Amino acid sequence: MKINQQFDITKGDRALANGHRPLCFWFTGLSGSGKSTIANAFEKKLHANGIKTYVLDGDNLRQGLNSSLGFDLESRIENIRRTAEVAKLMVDAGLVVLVTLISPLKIGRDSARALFGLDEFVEVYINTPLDICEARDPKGIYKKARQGKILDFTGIDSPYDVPINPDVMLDTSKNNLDEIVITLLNLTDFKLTKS
Ligand SMILES: Nc1ncnc2c1ncn2[C@@H]1O[C@H](COP(=O)(O)OS(=O)(=O)O)[C@@H](OP(=O)(O)O)[C@H]1O
Ligand SMILES: Nc1ncnc2c1ncn2[C@@H]1O[C@H](COP(=O)(O)OP(=O)(O)O)[C@@H](O)[C@H]1O
Repeated sequence: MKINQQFDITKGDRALANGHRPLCFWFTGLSGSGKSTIANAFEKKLHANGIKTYVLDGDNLRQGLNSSLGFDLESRIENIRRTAEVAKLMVDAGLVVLVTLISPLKIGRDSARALFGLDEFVEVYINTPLDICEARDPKGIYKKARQGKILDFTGIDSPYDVPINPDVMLDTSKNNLDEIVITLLNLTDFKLTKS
């Protein structure tokens, strides 16, 4: 039997205390596409505007909560499921959460979205082309993947389902970081709406 224990302080109460509504920005894109760089710059801007934030980053989560998971598709689905559940808790706690996971599979991203209210989830597709990501190779991992030293690498020998209908699409080979942050800021009204 599943029991849903109720508590008196609600998500709405926490939003009122914070002075802004909570939501989840879900960044998806290839390794090196710019997810972490953009989330970092965006979070700084939000923080400066008094918005309570947290970043859930794939590399970081894989050092703790998700340290038992690899990069086969089943593990990636589980990685996304756990991260989405944590993001949901953080939204419930009143935060603006920025998730930066490759999240290559549509089914994983759709399952994540399904955990949130309609106005609580923004899918941000960083559609920087593979050749640009590979040329950047900030961690030297594309080189290792091409050498066969890393297997199941997204875009090389593991799939990436291109988002069909993301809420916003950004290409870091066409727009600079400042422009991208402004686009993201203008996307959402963080003000509380009367209920
Ligand atoms: N095989 C393989 N494929 C893709 N990425 C790999 C792989 N092995 C290690 N890495 C590093 O792991 C980071 C991606 O982890 P994620 O948790 O975001 O991946 S996923 O959402 O579960 O697909 C990714 O970080 P980003 O470059 O920030 O995307 C890499 O640093
Ligand atoms: N307009 C841009 N926006 C974001 N990153 C950019 C941009 N132009 C160049 N870059 C570079 O692209 C790389 C993106 O790496 P990173 O943010 O770690 O990507 P990801 O988190 O998707 O793996 C960084 O080296 C960053 O400096």
